[in-house]
Amino acid sequence: MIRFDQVSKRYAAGQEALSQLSFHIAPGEMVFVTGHSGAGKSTLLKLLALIERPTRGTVTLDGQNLGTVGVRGIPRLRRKLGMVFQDHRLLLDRSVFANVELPLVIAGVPPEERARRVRAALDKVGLLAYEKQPPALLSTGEQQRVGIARAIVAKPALLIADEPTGNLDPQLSLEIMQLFADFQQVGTTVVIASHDLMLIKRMKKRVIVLDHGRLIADLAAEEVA
Ligand SMILES: Nc1ncnc2c1ncn2[C@@H]1O[C@H](COP(=O)(O)OP(=O)(O)OP(=O)(O)O)[C@@H](O)[C@H]1O
Repeated sequence: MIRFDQVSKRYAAGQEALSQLSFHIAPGEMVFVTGHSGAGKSTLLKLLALIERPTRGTVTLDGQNLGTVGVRGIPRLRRKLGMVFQDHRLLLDRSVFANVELPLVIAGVPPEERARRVRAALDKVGLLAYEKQPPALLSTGEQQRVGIARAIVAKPALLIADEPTGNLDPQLSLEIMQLFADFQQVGTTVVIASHDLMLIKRMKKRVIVLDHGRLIADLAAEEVA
């Protein structure tokens, strides 16, 4: 599903954020990417979403070398993946429904089909009753669930999340991670950047550890104690 082959990334104004990174993630895996602040976790996810490009090396997603995807190919590539952010990036003046619907509007899905899929996504995150509310009236955990519903509404093969529990207390964080695990259960590949080691240990999934842009450990789920 995902292959990094000798990938390095140097930002214009800075040192190397990723150095010669190589790993493979199979379809349907759930993987945590962890490491200190500035280790390169966000950069790794940004390369997958083509928000950034590598300086060297090759990133392959679903059999496609991302280096061959031009600007015009980016929207089609992004339809393969759902993204969840720490600050959820919801439109606060629109309803929960409208926020979740947005990727389908962009993809040109007809209104009836959109309504069906939005309600299915809200149901999966337990927020069906909130569809008419503006996100501002929801708790932080609920807002994060809206962000997850928006990420999965178009049924992406890959779900990537950057510190999705950064603002949540331990119990809510666990619930959100459980939700990601549920999506893995139905076949979605899930990659989550997180610095929360306690939480990562509880989830017992594969863990990739970065240190100053280098991969220093790659633990299989069974090795996570
Ligand atoms: N747009 C940018 N321009 C220049 N340098 C950047 C940029 N984005 C990230 N960096 C640098 O690249 C390195 C890796 O950053 P990155 O955000 O990927 O790390 P991270 O592990 O996600 O950190 P955090 O946990 O703090 O979010 C850091 O040294 C950071 O300062």
